[in-house]
This record gives sequence, C-alpha cells and structure tokens, in this order.
Amino acid sequence: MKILSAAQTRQLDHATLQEQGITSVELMERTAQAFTEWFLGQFAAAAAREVLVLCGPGNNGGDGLAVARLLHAAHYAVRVALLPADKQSADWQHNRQRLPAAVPVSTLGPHGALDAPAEGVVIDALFGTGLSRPLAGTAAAVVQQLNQANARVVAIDLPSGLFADATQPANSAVVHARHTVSFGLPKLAFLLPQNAAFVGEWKVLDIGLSPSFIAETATPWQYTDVATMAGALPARPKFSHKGTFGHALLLAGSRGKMGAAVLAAGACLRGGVGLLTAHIPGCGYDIFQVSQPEAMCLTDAQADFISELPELKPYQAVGIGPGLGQAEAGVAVLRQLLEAANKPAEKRPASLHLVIDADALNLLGQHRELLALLPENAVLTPHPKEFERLTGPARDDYHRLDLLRDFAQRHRCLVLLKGAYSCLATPTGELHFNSTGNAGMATGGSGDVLTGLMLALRAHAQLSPFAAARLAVYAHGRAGDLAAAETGQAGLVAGDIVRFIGPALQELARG
Ligand SMILES: NC(=O)C1=CN([C@@H]2O[C@H](COP(=O)(O)OP(=O)(O)OC[C@H]3O[C@@H](n4cnc5c(N)ncnc54)[C@H](O)[C@@H]3O)[C@@H](O)[C@H]2O)[C@@H](O)CC1
Ligand SMILES: Nc1ncnc2c1ncn2[C@@H]1O[C@H](COP(=O)(O)OP(=O)(O)O)[C@@H](O)[C@H]1O
Ligand SMILES: [K+]
Repeated sequence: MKILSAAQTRQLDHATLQEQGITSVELMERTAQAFTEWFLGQFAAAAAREVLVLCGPGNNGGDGLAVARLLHAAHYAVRVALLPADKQSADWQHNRQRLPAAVPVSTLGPHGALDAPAEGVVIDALFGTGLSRPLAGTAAAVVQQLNQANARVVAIDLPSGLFADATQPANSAVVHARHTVSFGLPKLAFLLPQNAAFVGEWKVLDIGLSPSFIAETATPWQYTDVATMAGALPARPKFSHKGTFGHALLLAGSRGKMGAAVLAAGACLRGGVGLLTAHIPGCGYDIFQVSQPEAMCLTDAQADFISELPELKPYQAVGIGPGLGQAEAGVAVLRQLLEAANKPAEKRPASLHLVIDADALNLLGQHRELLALLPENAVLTPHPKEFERLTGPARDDYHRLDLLRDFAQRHRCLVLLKGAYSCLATPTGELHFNSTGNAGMATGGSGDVLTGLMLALRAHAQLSPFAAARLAVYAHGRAGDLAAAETGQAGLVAGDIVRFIGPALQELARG
C-alpha cells in the first residue's frame, strides 16, 4: 500500500471527484458516513453517547459537521463547537446548513472553557491535511485546553496541529488523540515514534479513492500490509530436496551470548532453509548441538569468540552478528567476509547474500572504512542505536528516514531500521514500513530471531534480495503477533517468536 504526501493526498481527492463524476460534497458525505460507521462500532455504550465535535474552517471541519448530523440521527447527544475564522470552505458551509437546529452550536474562544464531556467523546475536526503552518492563537489555545482536559479524543483524518509528512516546530500545539481515523491510505506521520502521543491508535477507512491515481503516483513510502504480502512465499515443489532451499552459514555467539546463536539458528531452520551450518566459538559447542540438532556446527579455534572465517564455498547466504561480541578479532572476520563476498563470481559461490546484524553492525560503526566493502544487496538490520553508530545522530524521526534512505542508496544495500514499524530501505530509495509485530517483541533476542529468518529467506533461490527481506520482516512480526495471542505481550519471549514462524509463513504461502 502506498503512502502519499499531504500535497498528493489533496490531488488524490480531486482525481477521485473527476474520475467518479461526483461532487466534493458527495465525497465528504462518503467520508463522514465511513467515519460514523466506525464510531458507532467503537462507542456504542450509553456512557460514550455524549459527543462534542470541534470544527475548524476547512474541509476537516466540514467532515466534522457532517459527522455531527449523522451521529445526531443515530441518537447520540451531539454538540458542535466552531473555531472562529474569516472564511469557511464551500463544503463546510453546505454541511453547516444541513446541521439540524436541534444540535447545539457554540463558538470557541481563546479563554472559554471547553466543557468536554467527562464520559463521552470529543471529535477533533479542527484541521486535517490542509494545515499549512503550526497552530497559533485561538486554535492553539483550544488544543491546549483539550489536552489538559484529558478527554477521550477521536481525530478525523489527522490530530489537529500535526503535519502529515513533516516535523512541526518543537512545542507546537498538537491534539493528543486516543484514536485517529483516516481515509484511503495511511499517513507517514502515523508511523513515527515521535508522533505516538498525538496519533494514538490509528485506523484507515476505505472511501473508494481513485485506484488509478494511486497506482500512477510515485512515492518513496510504502506500507507492507496483509494484501501486499498475500502469496509472497513460493510453494515448495513436490520434488524439492534440501539443496533446493539453500545452505546458510551463521556466524554468531560468544561466551555468555550463545543464546543469540541458538535463537537465530532456530529461526533460520523454521524459516525453511535447506541446510544450516553455524560457526561458533568453542565454548558453545555443547549448548548449540543440544539445542539445535538439525543444524551443523563448526567450532572456532578460540573458545570465547569467533576469530576465523570458514571456507565459504558451500553457502548461498551468510548471516553474521547475533551475540558476536565486539572482540577485535571479529573485525578481521568481518573484513574477510566482505572481501570474499566482493570477489569475482568465478572465485566464490554464484551469489553470496549477506545479513549483517547486532555486533557486526557495531564493528562496522567503529570501522566505517569497511562500509565501502559492503556487497550489493547486503541486508543490514540495525535498531535505532546501531543505526546511529553507522551514520551519526538524527535530529528527529524524519531526519532519521533521510539518513536511512541516503545510506541504502549510497551503499547499494538493504537497510532495515527496526522498531514498531520497521522500515526497510532499498538501494533504489524506497522505504517500506512493516505493519506486523507488537510491543511484546520489545524483549531481548527478538532481533536475533529476525536475523535467522532473514538468513533463511536470503538463501532461498526463488526470492529476490528485496522480496526475501520484506517477507522476513513481515513474517517475523506476524509470528510475534501469533505468539502474543498465546502468551500475552508481557509473557512473550524471543523463543516464542521462533515457535510461530512456521504458522506465520504458512499464512503467506502461495496457493
Ligand atoms: N472533498 C475533499 O477534498 C475531501 C476532504 N476531506 C477532509 O478535508 C480535509 C482537508 O481539508 P482542507 O484542505 O480544507 O484543510 P483543513 O480543513 O485541514 O484546513 C484548511 C483550512 O485551515 C486554514 N489553516 C491551515 N493552517 C492553519 C493554521 N495553522 N491556523 C489557522 N488556520 C489554518 C487554511 O487556510 C484553510 O482555511 C482532510 O483532512 C479531510 O478531513 C475528506 O472529507 C475527504 C474528501
Ligand atoms: N513495540 C514493538 N512493536 C513491534 N515490533 C517490535 C517492537 N519492539 C521491538 N520490535 C521488534 O523486535 C525486534 C527487536 O530487535 P532488536 O532491538 O535487535 O532486539 P535484540 O537485540 O534484543 O534481539 C525488531 O525486529 C523490532 O522490530
Ligand atoms: K483533525
């Protein structure tokens, strides 16, 4: 699913009107009906039937007026409060006239008490995508009162004061919504941690916006949802054998961190790899062989950390990093691996796919000269702190996305910035935000599981580097969601994610 800018969203509305031969008032009615239907499902309880709708002067306020009429018709106790303005949009005026006289209407002022319903709901229809500058004056004062009232707020389209695709200046007034209900496509602002307190739970409703305009419009931002991923995993051919699904090598573990190697190996095996060999420090031999009997195991000459790179010929994909530690010997191993992956095709396996995570990323951050050796389409999976070690600090979440995009393009690799909406940057400058996963996965070892699954899918001959990476991220989050349904979020541990990789992949199998 694409994510469009605020300007493109406006164009999408216009294209929809032209394509479908409808008026903007009709589209607004469709929007208000979709919102109201959602609202009725969400707030059916008697206590929540007292509703205050705050309306701005543009089409967001127009949506609010139409919603007020529809909720009144559904027997909610609705009041409307209008933000004073020199001029209102034509569709606003149309819906103002259609508002039944039985709905009380007041005008908001900078000092007046907001009188938010204690048990009911406040609908924020002050500003949406038309916001052109930070809120000031009465609008800012109203938003501050609303936030102080700690009311249950539902924002239409966007929390008022929030820009859809850019950072607003520090300390700007922005509504803190409990829910944000938007239309057509998600907005970039919803996916960034810095906006979590404004957006709350968000939902996008389908209002039949022009599919052809969406298809033709170029954007770097994509949202990987269930529809995007349907059938993403190729079926296993009847006559396949273990050689069909690749032989992966995992370089992981150090004394005290063998669990990372075990988790990554378990995820790789559950990810459907044909063969897995792990190269681990000597101290981990018994631990590893006992816990992962399906994997083969090579031990390093060093007992506590990895100091050697095994012969790479047998492998299609190599994963390095989980629990590796930051011993200096790891730098030489990493350098040799990067050099081997870059050697001409005849001197190494046809395509050596790399997955670089955790301490291998930290070593890259300490030795940035190694970045020049990254082979094309290597996958790097940093969390924000590891990413900062590679690129330096970001000013805010939007700047971090700029750094991410720039890094992936410059080094021609795939970079996954992990988080609640993990973002996969491609060498061509696309940013794909993942939709699966939950806060239960904020627990040690979840990233190691992702590395193992990513390794399995990169070893899969039928998946392109990008397809493998996107599938791994989506399936990892889905496995986390299935696991949390069984364990609850607090009780989830990384090993539970491994257990649910199979069911998650099964959902994505090509029919
Ligand atoms: N017919 C359509 O085009 C549709 C529009 N929709 C709604 O329309 C909204 C966009 O409507 P508009 O483009 O009218 O924009 P808004 O309603 O978000 O606000 C625009 C108005 O606010 C003023 N304004 C902008 N920033 C301000 C600030 N900081 N302080 C004070 N005034 C400010 C502008 O001058 C303009 O009058 C969407 O968010 C959505 O809710 C939906 O109904 C879908 C269909
Ligand atoms: N709040 C969250 N919502 C969704 N996914 C999350 C959340 N927190 C963490 N995750 C996922 O869990 C994984 C954590 O990785 P990482 O930070 O490397 O952990 P570790 O180093 O402990 O293995 C990432 O894939 C991340 O996307
Ligand atoms: K709003």
